[in-house]
Amino acid sequence: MSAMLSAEELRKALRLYLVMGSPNCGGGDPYEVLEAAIDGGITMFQLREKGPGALQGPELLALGARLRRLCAQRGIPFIVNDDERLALELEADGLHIGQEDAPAAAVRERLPKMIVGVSAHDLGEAQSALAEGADYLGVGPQYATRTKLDAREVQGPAVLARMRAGGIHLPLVGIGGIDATNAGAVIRAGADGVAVVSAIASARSPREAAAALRALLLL
Ligand SMILES: Cc1ncc(COP(=O)(O)OP(=O)(O)O)c(N)n1
Ligand SMILES: Cc1nc(C(=O)O)sc1CCOP(=O)(O)O
Ligand SMILES: [Mg+2]
Repeated sequence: MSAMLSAEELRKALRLYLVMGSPNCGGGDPYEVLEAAIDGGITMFQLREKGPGALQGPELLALGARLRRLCAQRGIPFIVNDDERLALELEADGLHIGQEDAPAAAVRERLPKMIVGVSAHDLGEAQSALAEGADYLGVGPQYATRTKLDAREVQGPAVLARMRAGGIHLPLVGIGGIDATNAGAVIRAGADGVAVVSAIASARSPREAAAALRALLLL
């Protein structure tokens, strides 16, 4: 476990997890979207700068620094997707990696004080991630998503129940196609929280969208 959050604190932080980068904001300012989402009640944030028009290099670093500062001011854990060097440069609270990214055990060893999140699509991947020292698992896609073009086949919330039945007690967060109509099913299947991109970042009002999700997650 990261030195920064206890397992219980991490479970709570995962409850409403916004994952987002500038390509997800419909041309809006990602800083304003994140600020509104925090006002609405998100509990954790991941900078995932992927897709058409994604920023790179100094521009990404500058955006990351602003978003990181905002999260620090508002007490929201700040996670970076994929990019270990960026996570270190931004002094992030954690890094999220998938099955196609750097091996979890090596990341765990290099970043002993960061939260390490790992994507898992079935019980076997969950068991491996647990053995490699993951702090939490992102489990998806729960439902069809248009945000991640290389997403795996839809798993449905049953995959979460299979992980719990298989003895996975790590914090779990569902991801993929989650919105206010289906978030409850993801929690009932065994997730500690939901991770969303478009349901908040592409909403007409990110603050209201976050607040609606927060209300139904009983926060
Ligand atoms: C919370 C959370 N869960 C899963 C993912 C997906 O990670 P990955 O499979 O590495 O895919 P990319 O996001 O890198 O395209 C995630 N980012 N966050
Ligand atoms: C980033 C990501 N990871 C997924 C996985 O299945 O691991 S699905 C996904 C995209 C989620 O976007 P939206 O909330 O807009 O559907
Ligand atoms: Mg990845």
